[in-house]
Amino acid sequence: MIRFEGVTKRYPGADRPAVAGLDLTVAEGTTCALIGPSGCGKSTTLRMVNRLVEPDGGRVLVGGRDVAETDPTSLRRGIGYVLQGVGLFPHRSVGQNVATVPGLLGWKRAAIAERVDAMLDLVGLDPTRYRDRRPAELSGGQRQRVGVARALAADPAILLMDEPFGAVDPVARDRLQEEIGAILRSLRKTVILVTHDLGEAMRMGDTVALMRDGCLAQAGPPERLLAAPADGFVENFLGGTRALRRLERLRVRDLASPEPAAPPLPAIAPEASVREALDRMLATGTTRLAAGSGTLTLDAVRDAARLPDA
Ligand SMILES: Nc1ncnc2c1ncn2[C@@H]1O[C@H](COP(=O)(O)OP(=O)(O)OP(=O)(O)O)[C@@H](O)[C@H]1O
Repeated sequence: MIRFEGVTKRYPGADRPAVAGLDLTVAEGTTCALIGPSGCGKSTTLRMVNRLVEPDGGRVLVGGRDVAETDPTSLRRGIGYVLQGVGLFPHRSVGQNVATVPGLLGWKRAAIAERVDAMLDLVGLDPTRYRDRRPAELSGGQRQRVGVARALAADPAILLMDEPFGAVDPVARDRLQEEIGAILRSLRKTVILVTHDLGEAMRMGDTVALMRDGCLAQAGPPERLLAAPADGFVENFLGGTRALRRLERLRVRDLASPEPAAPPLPAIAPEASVREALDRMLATGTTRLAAGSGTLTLDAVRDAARLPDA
């Protein structure tokens, strides 16, 4: 668990704090996406967890322990860190990059080699093909995968990700978000993710923490922000796509009625998102889809999209 208790940070010479009295808890095994306008204090918040930035007030607790009382070097070895553009060592091979922290921790060579291959496999890179390449010989998305493999290599309980997919093209980014999100969930990592991308925050965050001027505007599960924005700022930030974003998070099986559809209807997988179902309805000009053994109707989609205040 990561906990911020009344955390404040003012950089020298700044006229206002970068982070002001922040209270936020990231539960064990969950991902919290920090989002908000440029300069609202997201990176500063993240960097106080591994003591790259020291707070002026309040406490940051990792696993119940104040990080101020933990030696920064050992603290950082226990926390994975993924940055935009990754910061891989350019003159070292992919394998050597992934081996960095296990090497610093003094693991045996055979254990490191085994771990490197397992991590590359985990992030979808065939070790025999990629282990000996240099970072320059990879695509941006592949480099980002190596960055995640390196951050996970020593099996840290906590992962900090600062704009991890910012430098990746949009198509590769969508896949990375899905795949890396699934990996982090399956490994039950406790993650703080800083992002500018609202879709990424909604897709990867179990909770989304929206910041404004160093304070928390609203934090909660994505559905809650979408359904009940705390104020006009949150509503504006989420923009005009709230209804579609809600549909993206709903599964067809949750809305389909149990009555079977007549056979000639186009089909949609029950696990698909309702947003995909809506796309299918628009593309095929139908108001009903066969969803497993049931039926999904446009009326049900419309009801689900309707916001409580609409
Ligand atoms: N090392 C520093 N020295 C002085 N001021 C800083 C420093 N780092 C950040 N700031 C200032 O603190 C405020 C918060 O910065 P921070 O990088 O935490 O915001 P952010 O939300 O991550 O921004 P962005 O989305 O643009 O990356 C900004 O006003 C920034 O200019």
